[in-house]
Amino acid sequence: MCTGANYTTRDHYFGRNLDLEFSYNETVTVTPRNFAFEFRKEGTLQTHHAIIGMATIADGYPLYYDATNEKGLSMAGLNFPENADYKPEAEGKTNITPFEFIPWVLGQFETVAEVKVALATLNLVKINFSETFPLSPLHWIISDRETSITVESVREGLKVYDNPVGVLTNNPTFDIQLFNLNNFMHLSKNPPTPQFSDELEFDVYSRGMGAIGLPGDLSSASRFVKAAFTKLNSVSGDSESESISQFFQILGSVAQQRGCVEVSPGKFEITIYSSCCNTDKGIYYYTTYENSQVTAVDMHNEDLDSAALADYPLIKEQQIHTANNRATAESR
Ligand SMILES: C[C@H](CCC(=O)NCCS(=O)(=O)O)[C@H]1CC[C@H]2[C@@H]3[C@H](O)C[C@@H]4C[C@H](O)CC[C@]4(C)[C@H]3C[C@H](O)[C@]12C
Repeated sequence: MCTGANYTTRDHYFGRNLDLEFSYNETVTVTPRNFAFEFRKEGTLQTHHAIIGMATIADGYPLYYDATNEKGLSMAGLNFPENADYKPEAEGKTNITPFEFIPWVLGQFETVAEVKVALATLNLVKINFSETFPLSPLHWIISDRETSITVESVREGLKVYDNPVGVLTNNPTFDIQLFNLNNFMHLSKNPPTPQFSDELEFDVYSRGMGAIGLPGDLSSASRFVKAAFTKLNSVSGDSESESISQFFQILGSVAQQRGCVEVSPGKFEITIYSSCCNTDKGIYYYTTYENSQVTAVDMHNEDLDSAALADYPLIKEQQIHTANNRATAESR
């Protein structure tokens, strides 16, 4: 399970939780403008927008999970098992494989509106990256500062949904996730006013009772509602520190703790990393399951005109700042 979201204060932010029981050795990867993307069916994109995000590098190719380009457009792939359906090559269409989808979008476009036009002729073609990395069943959230869409390649074809919530989780299909919010329209950040019956007296005995009924389990449908409620009611200052802290809090509201979701005997899904990219500044922040200190990689500290990938292994161990040491304690 995974959750992706965006958030706007003074700057715009985009990120996700990656929830899984193992890792593919992902690194924060910067693809500069002159790294040639050789598409399997659509020739080579020799120069393009620079991209920063989380990727597994395989045979020198950045297999992105979530990323942002230098124009502020962002995209993330999330699991979509049983529903994702990729197609044979189709004449007259733009045939892009799912593992090329993020580079193809972020390499060329600046806004969701531009992407929507290009999606009209897109065919997500069923070609594996390699034997080691066959295709994954995914769907995607694509966001700029103003708008988000969800893209799903299903049995009936390619579906593009407006995503007014700016959140994506996993199954079921996005239209059902959105419809399901109707069941929670009564939830509120404010204390409830009794409507149950005039014949009884009610006591608002605790803070937070306006949102009783907000799902707290880790299923995909529940995380969608929880993340939507948390994000859409979010209040924060607009400094970088306040914004990214609030963004990590939104993701934290749907994070997975080891032990709560067993996927096979003794194997538990956890939030391997949470990311938050400042899409205006091209700074990719992340935390990992065991490292709650925020680590940053700034794309503009790289040579963006180069042709070589730059990648930064995740710092996964807890970084503990000890506030006192023997010298300061003894000097007191
Ligand atoms: C499994 C990941 C999504 C996390 C998630 O939603 N897990 C939940 C499981 S479930 O719904 O509850 O079943 C996805 C997100 C991005 C994916 C990776 C990226 O697409 C990049 C490459 C693409 C290759 O084709 C396969 C390996 C891979 C390295 C992918 C492995 C895996 O499918 C990833 C890591």
